[in-house]
Amino acid sequence: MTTQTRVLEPEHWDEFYDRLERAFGGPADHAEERELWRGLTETERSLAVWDDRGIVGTAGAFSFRMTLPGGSLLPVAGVTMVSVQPTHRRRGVLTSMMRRQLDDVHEGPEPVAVLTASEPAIYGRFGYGTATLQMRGDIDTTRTFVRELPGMDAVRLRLVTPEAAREACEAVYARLVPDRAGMLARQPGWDRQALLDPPSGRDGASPMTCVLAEVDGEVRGYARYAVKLDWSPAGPDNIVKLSDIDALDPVTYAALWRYLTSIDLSSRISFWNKPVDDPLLHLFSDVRRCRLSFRDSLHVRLVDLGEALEARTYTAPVDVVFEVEDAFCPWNAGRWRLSGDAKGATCARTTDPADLALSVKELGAAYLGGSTLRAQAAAGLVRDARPGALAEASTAFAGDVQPWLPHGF
Ligand SMILES: CC(=O)SCCNC(=O)CCNC(=O)[C@H](O)C(C)(C)COP(=O)(O)OP(=O)(O)OC[C@H]1O[C@@H](n2cnc3c(N)ncnc32)[C@H](O)[C@@H]1OP(=O)(O)O
Repeated sequence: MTTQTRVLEPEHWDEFYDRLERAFGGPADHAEERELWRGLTETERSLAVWDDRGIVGTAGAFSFRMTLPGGSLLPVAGVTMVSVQPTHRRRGVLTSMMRRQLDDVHEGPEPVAVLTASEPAIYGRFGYGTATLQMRGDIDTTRTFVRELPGMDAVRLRLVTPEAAREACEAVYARLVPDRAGMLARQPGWDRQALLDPPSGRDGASPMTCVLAEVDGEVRGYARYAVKLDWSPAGPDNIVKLSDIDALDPVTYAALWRYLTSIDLSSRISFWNKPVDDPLLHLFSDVRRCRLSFRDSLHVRLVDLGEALEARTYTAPVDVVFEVEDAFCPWNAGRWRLSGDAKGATCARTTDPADLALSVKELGAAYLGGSTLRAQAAAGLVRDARPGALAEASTAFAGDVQPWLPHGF
């Protein structure tokens, strides 16, 4: 099979997207969703693999800025729209696209690539490590209740359409971005993604609505949700399907949850993406009734290792030499000395003996402060050559706020 990989020409976007949809299976996107992705696609960063009959492979990248431990924003490549036609699988098309894409990112200004995976087993071979988890829940609101906090009754709630509330919600979101590693600053057009609500995606639920939470006239939080009717012979058991909930302070957050748990005729709240250390773990009277589960979310690839490790800060002083394996991006392989603390860091090549041996995948997993080096060592993935080095590095990389990716891409 002869194929050719080219940067996507804008006039081929429809074929590119049709092929992507076919590779994923299922029905075609609603027109509203398709137009959103058309507008967000950065064609000059998208790759199409062609054979003599058309496009057989797709891959794209978004130019994101992501919060790092310490609060700075790093330009990162958000890898997306990866697919290979069912007729062309397992012949190395994905590998060739990953090769070209990581070479392009290496030549550009972004030291890190990130993605969410359809299947987490795909990307480790290319050096991506699982850096964040997402928490899902299905709360039985007849059996668990939100704790009362002083001041909750002063929070005023107002129902508005998501469109009318867009700017106010975006202002809240923007203030939260620096507080948690893994959050993405909004790039132009991305505010529309949160409002996507095509009828075909509702699974029988109502259109999405938004509740704004105000204190002294200032919007301090919001939740976007839909309600799915479920009338059993015993009565109503509607489900509140929560898309987003964000607040600038604990009292507003608690007031929003109290509201959601008390919507008439409903007995469940389902949500699919909150941080694993979300305050809701402490807000509900019986967390077991929240029926929580966890899943991998953001996968991180350090493309330019030294630059990436210098871009973040470290919880505690660290001075260690890593022996890094990186078969797919060999420019990262070898020994690196990382010296840093809460103010900043340097990371440079060294000939000093190694303290810790690991692959770039483990460093990617630990990069945002979620998955610890110690836990990965316990799985045999990080090897300690100097006593104490593992504890030192693991403590320095970890944070007291768990990283989180707020939305898919
Ligand atoms: C960021 C995103 O967009 S995630 C979305 C990814 N896309 C999808 O899931 C859509 C459906 N799937 C597909 O389009 C394709 O099967 C892909 C893209 C996952 C794989 O494409 P292929 O061209 O078949 O992959 P390729 O032949 O380059 O395989 C490279 C290696 O990955 C392995 N691999 C490929 N797909 C998978 C998988 N789903 N799970 C585990 N391993 C996989 C191959 O076995 C091969 O392993 P090897 O190097 O040890 O031989």
